[in-house]
Order: sequence, then C-alpha cells, then structure tokens
Amino acid sequence: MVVPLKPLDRAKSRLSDTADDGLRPGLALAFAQDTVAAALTCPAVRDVVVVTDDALASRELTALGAGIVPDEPRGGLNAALAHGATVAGAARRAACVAALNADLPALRPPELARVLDAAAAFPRAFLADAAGLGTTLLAASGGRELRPFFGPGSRARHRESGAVELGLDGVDSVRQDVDTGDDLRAALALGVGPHTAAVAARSLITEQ
Ligand SMILES: Nc1nc2c(ncn2[C@@H]2O[C@H](COP(=O)(O)OP(=O)(O)OP(=O)(O)O)[C@@H](O)[C@H]2O)c(=O)[nH]1
Ligand SMILES: C=C(OP(=O)(O)O)C(=O)O
Repeated sequence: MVVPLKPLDRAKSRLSDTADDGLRPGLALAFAQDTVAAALTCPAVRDVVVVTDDALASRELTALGAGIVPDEPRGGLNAALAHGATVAGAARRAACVAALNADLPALRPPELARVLDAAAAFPRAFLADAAGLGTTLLAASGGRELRPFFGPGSRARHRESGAVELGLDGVDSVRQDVDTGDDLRAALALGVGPHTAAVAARSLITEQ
C-alpha cells in the first residue's frame, strides 16, 4: 500500500475555512496517522509505504510501522505514487499494489479489506471518493503498473485510463476523504480515528 503525503505546512489548504494556518499541519498529520494506522491493521495489507519529504510525519508514521520513501522524482503527486509503487513492488514482489490517499481519518480496516478484495479481481481498479469526482484508492494486480492519475477530477481520468470503477456499497469510510470543512464534519459523523479525534476535540471542531 502506497500513501502519498505532501509537506504538512502545505497540506490541506482547502480546509482553511475550518482550520487556520496554525492548526492545519497538525490536522493533516492526524489524518495521515489515522489512515496509516487503519491500513496497517487491515489483514489484507502487508505493508504501508508513505511517500513524503516531511520530517515530522516520517518520524510519526515510522513509529506506527510504516516505511518511508523520499518524495521523488519531485514531479508531483502521480510521479511520487509511481515511484512509491515501484519501490514497494520491487521490495516484496507484490501481487497487488495500491495507492491510498492520506486524508481518510475515518478509515475502517474491514471496509478497506472489502475494497482490496474486490479490486484484486481486475488488472487495475479504483474507488471514487465521497464527492463522486475524485479517487481515494487505485489498485493494480498481477505485477501490473499502477499508472496513477490522481488529482482534481481523477474519477473520470481513472475510468478513461481503463481502470475498473468499484461500485461497492457500505465502504463509506474508504470513500470519505477530507478536503473541506464539510468533508471533515462528514468524517467526524462517520467516526474518526484517535489522532484526528484528539486534534478536533482540542480545536473545538465538531460534526455540527
Ligand atoms: N508525496 C506527495 N504527496 C502529495 C503531493 N501532492 C499531494 N499529495 C498527497 O496526495 C493526497 C491527495 O492530495 P489532496 O487531497 O489534494 O491533498 P492536499 O494537497 O493536502 O490538499 P489541498 O492543499 O487542499 O489541495 C494527500 O494525501 C496529499 O498529501 C506530492 O506532490 N507529493
Ligand atoms: C488527489 C485527489 O484528491 P482530491 O479530490 O483531494 O484532489 C483525487 O481525488 O484524485
């Protein structure tokens, strides 16, 4: 499993309506910690590799059990994911490699397991985000290349690239990425992990 994470001081700019400049880096880290911890707890996930240049996030996510890969070749999100997938796949001759956004604080391991199990039936498959425009997970099986097209509007681009869209119900926690204040409130309503819950409580952010 490959998880991309940009430097915390630049992350989650669209959350500025709900969290100010002083708060966003801590929230972005908490989202990543809850995402990575849930993925590591999922029996279907053998290991988690985080592609990041952020020193604090590297320390905290290593402590959870993730591996860290530097953000290379510095060509943006998809280049970083392709690099991470190559490193992760080469390291363990992975049967299946998947990219997962780092902003899924409500992620539940059994739901992630269902998505990965469904994805394994196809050469490449993806899950659309809760908003219906983006992607939260892209998987490639049988040693195939991941070919990620994440970014705004990525659902359409992943479809056009030939990846199969997974039409699963009951996997809301895997779809609920957090870009805006409304997304954060929706994630809190689903139930977030302990890191995000603690930051939200300290900052008086609630689901209302
Ligand atoms: N390693 C790496 N990760 C990235 C890069 N750009 C985005 N990401 C990560 O990709 C995932 C999806 O990105 P976005 O949802 O756009 O997150 P974001 O860039 O923090 O949010 P905004 O500032 O609001 O656009 C998040 O986990 C980001 O941390 C990049 O250039 N390198
Ligand atoms: C990177 C993505 O996330 P966002 O919707 O947050 O841009 C994506 O959906 O591909």
